[in-house]
Amino acid sequence: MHASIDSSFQNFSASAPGARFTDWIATRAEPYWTSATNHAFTRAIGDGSMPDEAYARYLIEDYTFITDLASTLGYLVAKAPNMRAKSRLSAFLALLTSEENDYFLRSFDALGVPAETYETAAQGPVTRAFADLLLTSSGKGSYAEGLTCLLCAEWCYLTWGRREAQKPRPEKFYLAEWIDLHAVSGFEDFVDWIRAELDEIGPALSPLKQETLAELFTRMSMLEDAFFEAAWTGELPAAFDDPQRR
Ligand SMILES: Cc1ncc(C[n+]2csc(CCO)c2C)c(N)n1
Repeated sequence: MHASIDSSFQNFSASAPGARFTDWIATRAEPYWTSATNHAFTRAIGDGSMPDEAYARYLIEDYTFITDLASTLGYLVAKAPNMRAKSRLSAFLALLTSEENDYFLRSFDALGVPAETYETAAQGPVTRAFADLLLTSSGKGSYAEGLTCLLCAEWCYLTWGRREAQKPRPEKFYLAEWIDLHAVSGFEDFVDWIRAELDEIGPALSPLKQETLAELFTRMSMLEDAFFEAAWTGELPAAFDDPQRR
């Protein structure tokens, strides 16, 4: 049998009846999904061993990413098929542009990153590829495509956040709060809601469209991993290191 038929959702749900569509896309995204959710960067947030230099580098990139994520949510609010979905997505957008923004500003201040730096920072190549994929999928793709990208970004953070929240918090507030932000029940409910939405839409799609969603989730997982890697090492992962740009 051809590998792509073997790894179809149909085959996955035949071997595990009642299996969730979103479990299938995460399984398809291996080894990147595990690599992203277990990245050394995420463990260093939890055990307090994070160097300030790496965390500042990460927050500066993430701040540019969050801006594009807010635009992505705007597209998804527009594409959501009913008021309940619009309400969920717009509540998340409100959180992103208020409390979360405040977290970034307080952390930049504590880390000594001047406003001029984080307000004018150019996106690095990993973040650019990442933001492009989110914006294109949600702006030009279907609701399901945009939601799949959003799910990867949020579920990844819920996964490592829940794991790190099981131990005492590190001393530095910007590390402790970054864990709390991703381990609270409201955030878990939101990720559960995205999963439920896709678990309903996904199984009814054609195998070709299901495949598109699995590929999108895989590419997103790769980029989440590369994003942590770039912040952690201060160097671009090989796939992004274009010698012509040096
Ligand atoms: C590269 C990158 N990927 C995903 C997230 C996750 N995320 C983005 S906004 C938000 C809402 C509440 O914090 C969460 C969890 C991130 N920050 N950076």
